[in-house]
Amino acid sequence: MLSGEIISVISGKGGVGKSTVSANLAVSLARQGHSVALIDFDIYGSSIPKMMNIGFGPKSINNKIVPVESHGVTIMSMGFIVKNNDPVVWRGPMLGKVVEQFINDVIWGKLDYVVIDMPPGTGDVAMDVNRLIPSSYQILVTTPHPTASHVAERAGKMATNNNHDILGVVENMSYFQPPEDDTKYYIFGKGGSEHLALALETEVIAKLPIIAPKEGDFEPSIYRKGTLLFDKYNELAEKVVDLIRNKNSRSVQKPV
Ligand SMILES: Nc1ncnc2c1ncn2[C@@H]1O[C@H](COP(=O)(O)OP(=O)(O)OP(=O)(O)O)[C@@H](O)[C@H]1O
Repeated sequence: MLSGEIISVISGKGGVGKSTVSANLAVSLARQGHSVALIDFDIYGSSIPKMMNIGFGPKSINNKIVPVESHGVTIMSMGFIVKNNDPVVWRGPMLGKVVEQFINDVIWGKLDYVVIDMPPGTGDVAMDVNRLIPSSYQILVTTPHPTASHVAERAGKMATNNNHDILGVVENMSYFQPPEDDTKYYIFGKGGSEHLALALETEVIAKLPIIAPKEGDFEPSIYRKGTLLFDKYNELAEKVVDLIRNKNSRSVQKPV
């Protein structure tokens, strides 16, 4: 059974960096001493095993699943079920069974945080997974491009309709800054995440730059100490912990 605070990472569309944010947030939380699980429900483009450098699936003991561990995080991924990148047509009951199995049949141990990489968008699968996870804190990932943030607004609204509480917006691929100069280049435009945060009555909790992959920066996708994104994810993890703590203390104080 899952314990701890559930943080689901959602996006309006694919390719904005949702899985990268999920993986790096989970690793940063673990580096800060928390016990963390990462669950990858992105059935369309499960990339967590590759990002976390996992070459094997989970084992089972007495009909229970032992999750895989990497970078100090315990992991279950749709990629462990869908082998060789095969296309799969997921139907509600089948998906429900897998979600239930990941939640109930895995030996998770005691957890502080569970980061969930959700399927992108507002289609049937995203809706089903949202429904199957009773409640969570949600982080919305977008690029600054107005189209991406407009589509993300729909995903955010779907989340709040389903008893999920939005923690904030992460603007990924915010700008590019060449190492040798201080100028920031806003390649995908500006203002998309602020617009989105306003529409969803939340805040922008991180702006992450575009970093061209170069040898040594990625492991293959987890940012190493000494890189700008390592620091940015560290700050994001601290902010997430604070926001959840504040929200929890406010809900305890709520009059009945
Ligand atoms: N800040 C960044 N700078 C440079 N490249 C990035 C950044 N964030 C993500 N990427 C790259 O962009 C690509 C898409 O990222 P990712 O797979 O995390 O997106 P996604 O939203 O989860 O997509 P999907 O839902 O389709 O799986 C990957 O190749 C990833 O390495």
